[in-house]
Amino acid sequence: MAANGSVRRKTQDLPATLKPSRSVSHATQTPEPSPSPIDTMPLQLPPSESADGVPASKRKQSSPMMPAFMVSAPGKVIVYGEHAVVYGKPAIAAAISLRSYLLVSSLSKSHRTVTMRFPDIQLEHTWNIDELPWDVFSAPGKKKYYYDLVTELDPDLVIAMQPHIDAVSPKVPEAKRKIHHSTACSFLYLFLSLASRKTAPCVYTLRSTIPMGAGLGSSASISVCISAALLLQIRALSGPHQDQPPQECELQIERINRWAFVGEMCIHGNPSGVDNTVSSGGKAVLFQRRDYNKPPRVIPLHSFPELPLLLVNTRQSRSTATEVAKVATLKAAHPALTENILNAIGLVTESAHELLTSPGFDPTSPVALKHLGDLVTINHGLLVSLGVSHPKLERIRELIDHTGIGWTKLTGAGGGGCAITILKPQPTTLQNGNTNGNGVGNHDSSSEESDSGSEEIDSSASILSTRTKLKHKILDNLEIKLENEGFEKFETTLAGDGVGVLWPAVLHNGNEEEGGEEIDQEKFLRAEGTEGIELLVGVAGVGVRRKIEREVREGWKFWRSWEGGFA
Ligand SMILES: Nc1ncnc2c1ncn2[C@@H]1O[C@H](COP(=O)(O)OP(=O)(O)O)[C@@H](O)[C@H]1O
Ligand SMILES: C[C@@](O)(CCOP(=O)(O)O)CC(=O)O
Repeated sequence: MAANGSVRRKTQDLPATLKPSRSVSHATQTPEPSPSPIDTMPLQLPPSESADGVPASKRKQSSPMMPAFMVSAPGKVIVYGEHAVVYGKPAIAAAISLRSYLLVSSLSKSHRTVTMRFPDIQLEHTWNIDELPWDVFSAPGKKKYYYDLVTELDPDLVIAMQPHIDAVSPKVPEAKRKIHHSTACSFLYLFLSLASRKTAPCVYTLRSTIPMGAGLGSSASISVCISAALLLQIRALSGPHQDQPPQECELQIERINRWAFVGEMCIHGNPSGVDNTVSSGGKAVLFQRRDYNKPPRVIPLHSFPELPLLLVNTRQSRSTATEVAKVATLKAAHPALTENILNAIGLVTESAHELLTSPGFDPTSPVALKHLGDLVTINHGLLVSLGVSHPKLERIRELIDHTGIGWTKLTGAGGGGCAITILKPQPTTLQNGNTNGNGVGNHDSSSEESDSGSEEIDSSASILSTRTKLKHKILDNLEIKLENEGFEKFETTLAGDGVGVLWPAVLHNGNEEEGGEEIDQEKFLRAEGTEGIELLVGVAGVGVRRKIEREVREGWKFWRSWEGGFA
């Protein structure tokens, strides 16, 4: 390793798992890892590496199994249809660009340990691989393979795993221990199901930019990361690669998704499956569950536009169960009325779906965007009628409405959690959030222009750039106001990529010949906040001051079924 921390080596070949040639068959055995070029490639862990508790200086030097690699998966928002979806109406959920990142670092063969390092929740635990209950997990009738569909947790396997979960964070307070145990359960159930006792010793380090417990699918995103990482390690995935046909790509995503659902069951008990589906595949889906005894209808919405999205977290904790119960109580008291509101929400989703799937749909058309935006506003009003908003959500909506920058609604269960705003191409109010005292933003002629979508015919570059600057100024002012009131603002993108891989975990900053910068555990752990993590893992804005405009992820590869399979 060079003194500056960068590794001087040529780009490594993708491992067998990422190469197009290998086709994965539905064999009856989970294949044991076979030697590949990367297995013999020496990759020294940084001297500071000490997750297994052995001082680096005392450790026997031997070659680790494979270079460190990263996987990443997004969070999600419900764009239309929450609550009504509980009553059999359709909902639309989309991926967001806030993501979890999992770094997988192999240890040398002399180690017999597997370590979870999940600093976001102050969780770190190391198991001895040889002490884990492999016999129970691989017993006849119990063994599950990477291609299996697992729809419930096996109680015998859960019991066998329990002592190893109980050993996690025994001394931390009860509430925190519960969180540690559900995360550990998700990891260990997948590890024991997919890996084997011959698995290479590894450290799994996870950082997430998704706020936890705010309805943004943070748990699904970590389950997708764990599932993808393990499937890659056991060579049960091919791709993403350039020539991958869409069907093969879909198969890979489905394989990851199925096991992520198992991880979700460990955390949530009875998850709907929408969060892991969106997190695995990315973009957006229409989701409907008419009969709870049957699998839900999930239709990918490949035409959903990648829109800039403002996401504001009330930081007000809420319980999905409580909010769902509120609607049930309302429905019992006012059956016809509530049914009509739920039907109206269903119509909102259907209207969006119709537009998104209409033959001439143009995602860049301001008219189409206004249609989608109006539906956001209507949807929020209906959710308010159901009683699932919260004064903090209303305050956020009020602050944002005053600026005229977009269409806002609560997302998810409500009662706290987050609000989302689909941004207009240009703000309709040019007062930087000033209002006329009636709670209505001041409008001028340009606001009318923008509302009708006529900025398209405004070809003056200088005017456009003035407007863009203005938009940034409005967003900056808004950020200050939101922060002053204790809210947390994220600028993100709607309907982006699903699960992705950075193999090896090395960034080249555009220069393939000059080696690259290795993302090691210490750097990953030291990265500060969302910005620090994104900077480290190669997320960058393209030629604009605010990254909200467009993002690139250098070196990352994604399974994209909507674009012929690869990106
Ligand atoms: N960054 C993270 N690190 C470790 N565990 C996480 C992380 N993010 C989420 N989790 C797990 O997921 C749970 C959050 O799930 P939940 O409350 O349903 O929120 P969400 O709606 O964001 O999925 C946490 O209790 C924890 O078990
Ligand atoms: C209110 C509801 O429609 C969505 C809840 O979403 P979340 O828990 O906030 O991600 C409930 C559900 O669909 O199970």
